[in-house]
Amino acid sequence: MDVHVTRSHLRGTARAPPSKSYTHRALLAAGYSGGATVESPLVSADTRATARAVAAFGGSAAPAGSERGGDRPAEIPDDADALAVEGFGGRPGVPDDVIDCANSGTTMRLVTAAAALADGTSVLTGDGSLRSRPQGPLLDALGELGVRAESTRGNGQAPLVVSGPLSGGEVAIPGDVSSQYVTALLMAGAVIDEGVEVELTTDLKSAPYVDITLELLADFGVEATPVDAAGDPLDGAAGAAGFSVPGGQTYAPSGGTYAVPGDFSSISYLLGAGAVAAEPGETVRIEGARPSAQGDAAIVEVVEEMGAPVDWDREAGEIAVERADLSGVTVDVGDTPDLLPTIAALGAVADGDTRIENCEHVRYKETDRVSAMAEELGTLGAETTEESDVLTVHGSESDLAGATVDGRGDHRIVMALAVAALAAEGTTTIRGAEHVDVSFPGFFDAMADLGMDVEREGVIE
Ligand SMILES: O=C(O)C1=C[C@@H](OP(=O)(O)O)[C@@H](O)[C@H](O)C1
Ligand SMILES: C=C(OP(=O)(O)O)C(=O)O
Repeated sequence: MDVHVTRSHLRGTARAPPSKSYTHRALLAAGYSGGATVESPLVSADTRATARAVAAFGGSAAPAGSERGGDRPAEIPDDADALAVEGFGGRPGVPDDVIDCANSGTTMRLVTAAAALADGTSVLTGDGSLRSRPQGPLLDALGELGVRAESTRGNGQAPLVVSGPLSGGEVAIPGDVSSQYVTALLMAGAVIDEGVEVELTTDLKSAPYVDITLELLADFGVEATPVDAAGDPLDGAAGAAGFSVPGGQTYAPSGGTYAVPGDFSSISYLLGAGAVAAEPGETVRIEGARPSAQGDAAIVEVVEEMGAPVDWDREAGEIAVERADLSGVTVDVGDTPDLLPTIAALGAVADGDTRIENCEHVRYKETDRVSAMAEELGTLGAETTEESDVLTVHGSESDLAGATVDGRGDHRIVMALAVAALAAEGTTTIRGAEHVDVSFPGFFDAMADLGMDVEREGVIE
């Protein structure tokens, strides 16, 4: 689907969608448990893939209060505000069919390690983007733990074939490709007798995502600990040399329910849009912004540092932002890879250089987001310099002019380009806009409600 965005002013209130990262983990953790209710889940293409995997292992996820009909779990409606998850009895069963992880890296990594617990063979695949992303380090780690875990093409990419069962022990893994490998090993390691000791062979990138895992595991009554090089416990994943998860644990959220917080990666587009295009004298307000372990809350500081007035009432979970003439900044995205597209778009609107450092791992996402943003912002008239782990955007608002840009089949590229389009002269056409369905299905509705001048082909506005 093409969308056409014309420079416009915004005002009013938007609600952040629930967190994709917490929803994936909560659905799988509930699958490991004897059953739990996941409140305010994100219902999106990616989290549906995780729900399908839970069903493939013998559990189910269906709207709370609905009847479960036949053998097949009910399709999850877009507006489900709570999901009742039936567990798969501690250990996943062997799936009847191939597990389709669609576009979701989180699903593929977390479900690969879960599949390794089953006493039989599971096959996982995904769309063309997911089948080009790296899985090798996780397959090697599972191999060290006694599992036959293979890429059918022998290139470390899906389709994957995993034959369990997994036995525990010590395993070494790099931390600079994806933190999701660590999350996967911790979630699976908790239920095997021996547990798992993970040793990192490089520094950990995207460390706050492991903090999200640790926070969620604690909420499900499961203990896992980051450790330093001497094996002493640390408070969080930053700077960890490894992780330790004792075996034989049981997943059970207190009171049988788990509530998902708002998503700060999604908030970054709303906040960025407000900073770029709020009507003079007006604010854009964002609800659902309570603090959690999400590293992407750093977007609040980035936008403030670029010069936009931001007021974050943490207790109320509300952020208000005003438009300003933005200035370039230097940001390290080692912990916050998903912010790169948003910061690059803001950098294109700002005056001066925005230097986005430590971004090599951002190339292993749904697309190579470093190149994608450099090229697509270039089409809108921004100059950029790309190095292997640094993207510099040489910003100047006056240079941006509407054009046809490609969302690259990547939800975050689409949403970031929509933010840039708010400041570009004339109209910008974004190709493949339907991909917002992966993490923020209501994105263009929320933007239209705020006043974005947006036309969606096939949608009556
Ligand atoms: O664990 C998670 O929920 C995620 C971890 C990050 O990936 P990497 O750890 O691969 O950088 C992030 O980019 C992704 O959107 C979600
Ligand atoms: C990279 C992302 O997710 P995943 O790794 O789950 O595909 C993302 O949402 O930006």
